[in-house]
Parts: sequence; structure tokens; C-alpha cells
Amino acid sequence: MDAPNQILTAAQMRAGEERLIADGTSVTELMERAGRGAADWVFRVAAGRKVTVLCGPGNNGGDGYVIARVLAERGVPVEVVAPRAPTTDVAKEARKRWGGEPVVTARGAVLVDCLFGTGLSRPLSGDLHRLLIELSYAHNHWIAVDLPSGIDADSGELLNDVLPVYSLTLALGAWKLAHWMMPAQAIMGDLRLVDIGVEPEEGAAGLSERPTLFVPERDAHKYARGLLAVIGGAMPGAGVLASRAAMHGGAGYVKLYSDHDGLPGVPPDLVVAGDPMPALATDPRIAAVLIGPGLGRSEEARSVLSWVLACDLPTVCDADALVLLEPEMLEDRSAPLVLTPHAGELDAIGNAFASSEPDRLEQVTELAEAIEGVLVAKGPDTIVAAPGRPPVFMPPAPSWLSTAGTGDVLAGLIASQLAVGETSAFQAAQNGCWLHREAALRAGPAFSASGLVAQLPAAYGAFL
Ligand SMILES: NC(=O)C1=CN([C@@H]2O[C@H](COP(=O)(O)OP(=O)(O)OC[C@H]3O[C@@H](n4cnc5c(N)ncnc54)[C@H](OP(=O)(O)O)[C@@H]3O)[C@@H](O)[C@H]2O)[C@@H](O)CC1
Ligand SMILES: Nc1ncnc2c1ncn2[C@@H]1O[C@H](COP(=O)(O)OP(=O)(O)O)[C@@H](O)[C@H]1O
Ligand SMILES: [K+]
Repeated sequence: MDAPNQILTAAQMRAGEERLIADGTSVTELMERAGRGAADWVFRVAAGRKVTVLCGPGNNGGDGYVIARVLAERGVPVEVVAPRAPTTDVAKEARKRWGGEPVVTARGAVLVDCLFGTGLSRPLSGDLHRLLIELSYAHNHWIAVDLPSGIDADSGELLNDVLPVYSLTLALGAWKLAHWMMPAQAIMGDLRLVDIGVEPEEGAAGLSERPTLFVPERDAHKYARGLLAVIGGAMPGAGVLASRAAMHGGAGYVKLYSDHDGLPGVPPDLVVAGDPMPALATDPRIAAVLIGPGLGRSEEARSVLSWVLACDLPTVCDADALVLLEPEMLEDRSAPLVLTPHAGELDAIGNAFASSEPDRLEQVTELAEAIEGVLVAKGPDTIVAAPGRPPVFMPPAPSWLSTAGTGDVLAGLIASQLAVGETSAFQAAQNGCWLHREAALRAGPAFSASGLVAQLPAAYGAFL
């Protein structure tokens, strides 16, 4: 993972900084780089208006004194509120170089939160919490330096119930997990990275990179682009929706297998067939299978799932398939597998595969190893994990996606990308998520799953 895309734990961040220090960069120099980089952003937001910097006792506070000094040098009116004196040598030095006298409280246009960063170890005490909230009411723009104070850098948990919502968060040196994890992600505002020279860290999680998608070859035909088999079930609408999405997700041919009469909403260009068993067992053109949307949870559904997985084709399992999944069903497989659980389905997989890891990122990583496949843990902070490699976070997508059927659309898109066969299953899963997000951005507010599908051709065009 290249440095601007890596996402570090607080411990990995410290290790990265220590390596820079061992290579000859002083802590003072690192703080100067961090503070100057942050001050550049604050300067632009302030546009000459009054800035208040809230400084804590550690090095995050130290960054704050650098910011205050740099802004003052540039003629910006700035005050510092420092409820705790600096405790580290570098922060003391930064305060000395700033040279001003802190005030007890302040009003202004921009509040710069340098109370705590990666070193926060417990909830904000009553007085600090009150001060932070009070200052947030006394300003109109809120910038968090490195992290909003009051959140856990590694889990994204809010350590205090009520925290300000920021307009901008400036990550220093590298992204921390909390920048991309809920619930912290929701209070970050815009996110910008300040480079201080931190190198790539072995094994670090990362941000998914915007992909370039496949364009059919000049001599392509429908089978060469990938034939996707979608297995219908008890609730036929979900399979139709997933198939409609898949038709715009890259595959050349999507076939829905369903024995329902009068399927709802089938477009004329979607091919529907009956029993999938003969085709899956014998048709070499089938490049991938999607099972789960609308499958149902009956004994019959369980045996269809077991049989489909035993065919050992590249397969996406979603929805009911995730609830029915048992470790034995995966035993003899070697073909790529992608599971797309939401939080409840992730719990079900965790139970089935005896994973009790409480940390979501750890659990997702552990389960990807256990299933020997790709896991797309969906939600406002979607994680994609695969065995033997660091997980990636998808960029936040519109919360309008929280509507019924959008999961079927995502499953169809990932399966379609898997059928195209141009990339790994890990990349196909990310491509599907990118398409899904892009379509949601284009669909505007209050869209339905069908509205999302309608945006897919244009969304695909954004990745060519
Ligand atoms: N290292 C580097 O090279 C660089 C680091 N940089 C910057 O440093 C930041 C990390 O600095 P940091 O480790 O000093 O942690 P920070 O978040 O400032 O606070 C820790 C202090 O707070 C205390 N404390 C904790 N919780 C508390 C609470 N609830 N209420 C009250 N006190 C509490 C804790 O002491 P404790 O009481 O736990 O013993 C400790 O004194 C990082 O986010 C980035 O901004 C950049 O300048 C680039 C170079
Ligand atoms: N608040 C949210 N912000 C961003 N994306 C969301 C949010 N809520 C849901 N999503 C996305 O919408 C989709 C919902 O999937 P799922 O829960 O399986 O829905 P369904 O079963 O109704 O099809 C997932 O891709 C998920 O990541
Ligand atoms: K902060």
C-alpha cells in the first residue's frame, strides 16, 4: 500500500515515526512539518478571520502551538486555549516558540482542536469535555488536527457520548483507522492528509484505490465477456434486481435461473431459465454464479446452496446464502468465493465459523482467512478483506443506500465483475463497491434500488 493510501493503527503510526527519527529526523522537525502542513489548511479556511487553537498536554497540543505560531506569522488573528500545560519536551518547546499567553476561553470563526490525537487513552474528563463543547458553540468552522478529541484511534469508538461534528479533519502523516471507521467517521467532515514523510508500513490496511474498469475487446462476444448465472429462490424479486444490476456491471450475459411463474419486473433483455443444475454442472461458458438474494432459508434452499457451492465455480454468496452457509459447504472448493454480509449476516458467519473476535476489522480479516475467500463487510464503513493481504476500506458512500434492495444490486455488480474475469476476486469485489457508490452519488436523494440500477451505465462510464 503506498503511503498516502495506508491506514495505520496508533501503534503502527508510532513505529513509522520512530523509524523516521532513527533515520535522523528530529521529533521537533516532525512536529514542525505536521503543524505547518495543518496551518496551511487552517489558513485557507480562516481567510483572515479569527482562529482559536485548543491545545492539550501531549504532542497533539504541540502541533497546536506550531499552528498558532505559523498563523500569527502570517497575520491571522489567533488565540490559544490550553486547559492543560504541555507535558512532552517537544510540546513544551513548541509552546515556548509560540511565545504567547493562553486564554481561558475564546470566540472566533475557526476552532482548531489539538486537545488529543492518537494518545487519548480514556474519555475526556468533565471539564475538558465541557470546554470542547462550549468552544464548538462559540465558532462556525471546526477543524480536528489528526483526530477529533474523544475518539479511539484504532476502533473508531466515541469515548464520550456527545462530541462536536467537524467540518474538516487533518490526518497527520497517515490515515488512522478511526478516519474510516464508524461511528467516528461520521463526525470527521472532509478528510485531508498532511504529509510528514512517513513511509509505507508493512501489513497496513489501506484505502481502496479508484479502479479503471474493463472495456470489451474489439472482437468481444457475449460469452467472452463472461456469463453470469444468478440462482433465484423463494422471493423472486431480489434475484431479478440482482440480475438487472449485473447486466450493467460488465458481464456479457446474465442468466437468471428461476422456476417461478410470472417473475416481477423482468426486462425483455434478461434471459430466464428454469433448473440451474444441468447448466452449472455442464456448461463451461458459465464464468461465475450469484446465490443468495431471495433464496429463502428452507431446507430446499440449503441443499441448493450446498450443491451450487460444490460446483466449484467462482461464486458470490449474499443474503440468505450467508445465513445458511456452513463450513463443510466450502471444504472442497478452490474457485474464488466472495461473501457480502451486512452487520447481521456477518454475525451469522461469525457464529458458523466460530469466530468470536469482538473487533470488527479483526473479525473480518479472520473470517476471510477462515473461508479462504473475499469478505465484503457492508455498511457505512465497508471493508473488503481477503486471505494473506491487508484489508481495504471503501470510501464512504451516500447514506441513501440504506434502502431495501441495494444489497442485491451490489451482489449483482460484484458477481458481474467476477464473471468478467479480468481481475482477482478481491479486486472484483472492490470494483463492484465503486460502481455501487458511483451510481448512488449519481442517483441523488431518496432513490430506490431500481433508481440505483438506472444509474449504472453512467456510473460504469466514470471508470473508463
Ligand atoms: N510522535 C511524533 O513524532 C509526532 C506526533 N504528532 C502528534 O502527536 C500526537 C500524539 O501525541 P501524544 O502521543 O503525545 O498523544 P496526545 O493525543 O497528544 O495526548 C496524550 C497526552 O494526553 C494524556 N491523556 C490521554 N487521554 C487523556 C484524557 N482523556 N484526559 C487527559 N489527559 C489524557 C496522556 O497522558 P496520560 O494522562 O494518559 O498519562 C498524554 O499526556 C498525534 O496525534 C499527532 O497530533 C505529530 O506532531 C507528528 C510527530
Ligand atoms: N448508511 C449507509 N451509508 C452508506 N452505505 C450504506 C448505508 N447503509 C447501507 N449501505 C449500503 O447499502 C447496501 C445495503 O445492503 P443490504 O443491507 O444487504 O440491503 P438489502 O438486503 O436490502 O439489499 C450495502 O452495500 C451497504 O454498504
Ligand atoms: K485533535
